[in-house]
Amino acid sequence: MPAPAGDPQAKEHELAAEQGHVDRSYARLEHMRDEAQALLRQGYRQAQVGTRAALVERDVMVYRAELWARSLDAADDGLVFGRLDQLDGETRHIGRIGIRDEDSEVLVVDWRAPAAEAFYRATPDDPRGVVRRRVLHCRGRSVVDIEDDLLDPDAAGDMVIIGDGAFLAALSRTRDGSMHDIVATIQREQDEAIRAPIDGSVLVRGGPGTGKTAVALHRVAYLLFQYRRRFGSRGVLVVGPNPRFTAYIERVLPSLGEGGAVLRSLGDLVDGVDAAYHDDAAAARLKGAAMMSGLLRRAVADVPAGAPTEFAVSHRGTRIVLDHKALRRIRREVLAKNRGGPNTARLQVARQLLTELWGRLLSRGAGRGEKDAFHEDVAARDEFAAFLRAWWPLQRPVDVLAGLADPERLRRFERDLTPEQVTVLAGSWARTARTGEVSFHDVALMDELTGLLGPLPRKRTPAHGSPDEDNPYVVDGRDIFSGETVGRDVPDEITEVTTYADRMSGGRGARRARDEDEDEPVEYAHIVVDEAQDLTPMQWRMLGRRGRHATWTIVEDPAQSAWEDPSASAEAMAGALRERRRYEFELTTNYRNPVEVADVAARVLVRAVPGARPSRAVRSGGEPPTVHATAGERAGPVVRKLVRELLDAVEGTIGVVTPVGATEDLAADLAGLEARVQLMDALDAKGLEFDVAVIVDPRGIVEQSPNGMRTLYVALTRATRLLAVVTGDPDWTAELLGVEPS
Ligand SMILES: Nc1ncnc2c1ncn2[C@@H]1O[C@H](COP(=O)(O)OP(=O)(O)OP(=O)(O)O)[C@@H](O)[C@H]1O
Repeated sequence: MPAPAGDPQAKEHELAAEQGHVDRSYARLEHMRDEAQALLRQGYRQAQVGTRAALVERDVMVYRAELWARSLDAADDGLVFGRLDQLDGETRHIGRIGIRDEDSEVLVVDWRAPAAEAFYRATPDDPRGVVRRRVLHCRGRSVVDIEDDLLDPDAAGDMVIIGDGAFLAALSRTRDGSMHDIVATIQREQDEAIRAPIDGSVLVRGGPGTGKTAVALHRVAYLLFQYRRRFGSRGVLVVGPNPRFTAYIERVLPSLGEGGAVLRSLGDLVDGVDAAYHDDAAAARLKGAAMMSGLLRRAVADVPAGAPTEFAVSHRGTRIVLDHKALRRIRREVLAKNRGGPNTARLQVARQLLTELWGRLLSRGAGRGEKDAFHEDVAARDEFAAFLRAWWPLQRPVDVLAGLADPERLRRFERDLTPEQVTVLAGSWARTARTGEVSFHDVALMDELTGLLGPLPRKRTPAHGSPDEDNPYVVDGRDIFSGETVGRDVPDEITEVTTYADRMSGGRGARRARDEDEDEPVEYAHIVVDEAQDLTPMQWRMLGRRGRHATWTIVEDPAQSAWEDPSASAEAMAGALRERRRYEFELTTNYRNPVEVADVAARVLVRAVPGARPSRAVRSGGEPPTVHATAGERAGPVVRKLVRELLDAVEGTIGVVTPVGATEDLAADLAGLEARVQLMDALDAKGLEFDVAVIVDPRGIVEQSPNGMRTLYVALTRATRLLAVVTGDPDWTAELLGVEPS
């Protein structure tokens, strides 16, 4: 029979034994650290040899040593967190990294290794040879508590069982505004998704708080551990909905010893493009739609806004005119032959124009036999240069968007747009034309346009006496007529190395060799998409360009989607993922919300998505949600008073969530309160969690868009402890939530 739980002496004894093992493991960790530092020093010494090969070798060595040193540092916190006692009498300790003693005996098994799998998968129904599973709670390097699960009572003999076998202690931790790793308490259904095969894409679905984000991040750590050669060098990209979310999750991978993955939000995925503002729902819907790719393609192929419609030259008294029809034809012909986009076609354009002019001269009976002289003469004229610049300007993506502020052009490029839609889009891009600012949803369009337009000529250092960079005849450093190089490239010198390590610390991770084209999007070996239900078709296309050979991990909750037409996004997702095999997983347990909060959210869920099934909440001990009426007042003072009371009553974070666009109304009311109070709108609350969530104006959230009920559902599912609602419409709120005003 197992020894009874709660025997203090037995517990002391077990704690002491575990402490002994943990101490030995830390001693070995220190030893490994010394080794990593020695390797680093050796790597740097390599540089003194001075040859290119030695520098490259040093680069690789330093990179590896740094990676190793960092993962050892990350492992320091909670190095050992578990133990398995097996049927065969063997014991195994599980921890953040693998550790061996001086005789190469295993002290700690890395949590990602196959030998650790049973720690996450064993259950009383399927004990997998495990008799007792133990979770160690450490503070610093001291073991402070133990929680045991008895999985195979028949085999337990006189084994001591400590604690309630619960992992809920981990859940009741106070929130500090960042996500934490869950290595010690990953649950079986989560583990199955984390360790899913790599020969395809993994799709994880589940309700709020079921651990989708946690699973996605732990999968990254797992992949980088098991398949470092495949994923380590070519990079892993993790994409989240907004910068706030990215900041929230950015601690998890480093805490797992993985600093190499790149974390980006959808708004800053494209280098050099920063979204300055959010579109309203109508503009967002249009800019995200798949039809936008055709519209942009046609815009790029068309005459740029404001371009001249004819070109005339005189040659020895004969005037030749290319009218708009001829110019259109020339444009079509150049584009039909061109592969790299209009920005790469200036040379052909100039040649084609000159050929056309010469042909017309001939047909007028003039200019026989002087073709080269004619070309040189015309090409040297300022009017020709000015025409070329105006009619075939080198365009940046933002120039094309600004050109779409013209409703007439918009209608031409997409005939299916309604007059209202034209007004919405033209109005939005008028802002771009005026200020140069682009929106969150413009980012995917800018990325699409970069591919369509082709690269702008690279900046070159002008050689002495060469024409300046603005010279339209100098394209890509070459005179388009003579073919001569007129600038000089940045010399191909040996650059100071540690590029791998630099790239790693700069968070870029992915491959882009020096010689590769910098206008091409960086490609990744694995892409993780969180909150994937919110991606538009255009955003999927943007990601698809970064993962043409990638495998994917996609996590989503369709019930939290902000879009009305999920089928278009599903189609775009299929396009990005290509024909790869898919492994699908469903997570069913809600680890975030106490039952009381989950019940209220479930009432909204059935309205938002009829027939949807809520996940099972496992946390108890929450308090019933409260509803606070504003009674005709502005919400601000009511929210401030409530938040001040909450600050006194609860530890941890307080998230105040408003309808989109309404945060400014409350900013002044919440000014000066502690930093653990965070104010955001319902869209920015995606993926985050707080000890207390204060939802302001639920009706406003619902009425803001056709999918407002889902947005409210998202907002209501952020709390790990307490939910409070501030409303100007208490009857409506009470009826919806089933909670009477306080
Ligand atoms: N196995 C686990 N052990 C301990 N905590 C867990 C476990 N799984 C999830 N959690 C915790 O539950 C909370 C919710 O997890 P997470 O944010 O990953 O959920 P989600 O499914 O992504 O939610 P949402 O859809 O709202 O973004 C987090 O605090 C996470 O640490």
